[in-house]
Amino acid sequence: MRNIATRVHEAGVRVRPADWATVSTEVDDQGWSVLPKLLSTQECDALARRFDREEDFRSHVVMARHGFGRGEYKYFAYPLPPLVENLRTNLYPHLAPIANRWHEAMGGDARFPDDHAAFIARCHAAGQTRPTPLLLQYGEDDYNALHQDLYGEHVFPLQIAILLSEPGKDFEGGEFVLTEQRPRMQSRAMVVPLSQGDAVVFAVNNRPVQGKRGAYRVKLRHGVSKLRAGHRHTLGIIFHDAT
Ligand SMILES: O=C(O)CCC(=O)C(=O)O
Ligand SMILES: [Fe+2]
Repeated sequence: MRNIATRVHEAGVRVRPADWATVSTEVDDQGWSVLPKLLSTQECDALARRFDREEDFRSHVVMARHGFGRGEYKYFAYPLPPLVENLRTNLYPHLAPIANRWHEAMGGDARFPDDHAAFIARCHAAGQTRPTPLLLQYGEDDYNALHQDLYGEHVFPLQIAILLSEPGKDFEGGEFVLTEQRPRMQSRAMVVPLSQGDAVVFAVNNRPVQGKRGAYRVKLRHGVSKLRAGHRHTLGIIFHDAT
């Protein structure tokens, strides 16, 4: 367990000890990092149960209908549930310095404010007004095809997914995977080891890699391998809103 205290919040939400320096190093080195036990079992179970509360959501996507894989997801409506709102607001300031460093290294123009409300105001002014936090639900044989969550011109370059189910108990298979497409090289795959309540922080699209002659960009995609059995739920936290 990592050792920085970032305790918090109004609605009893704890962003548990997380070593943000380690997160920063790991996302620079490999494009992802795990925050162990960000949510308790009870918080995970309560969030997963929300999947059936139609009134909490603005839209429902049946993935097979769009060629996205097999399974379902739902985007929360505003106002977000307090736990989701707290996570989005309180994780963002730890990620904004990494996002700014990445944009600087990659020659990207955008810089990100310290405060999530200021970034969301920018999204909303550009017509990206629809909330993007989502709940995903998978059953046996379901999977999530490799994709990127880009919903408009304004893109915050890191996002978070929290596994709400317990591997080996609630489901088998269903691993969180990332691929990294490297210029003039073959792509590589990464499997992220997650337990219930763990969060993975990962690159939405491009990230910089330090080469011998300066930084170059690699492109990441994420997805979920096929479930062999059981049910799996995830909470996705994307920091930009959608058009
Ligand atoms: O279910 C997963 O682990 C993947 C979730 C996902 O694609 C997302 O949160 O954007
Ligand atoms: Fe996604």
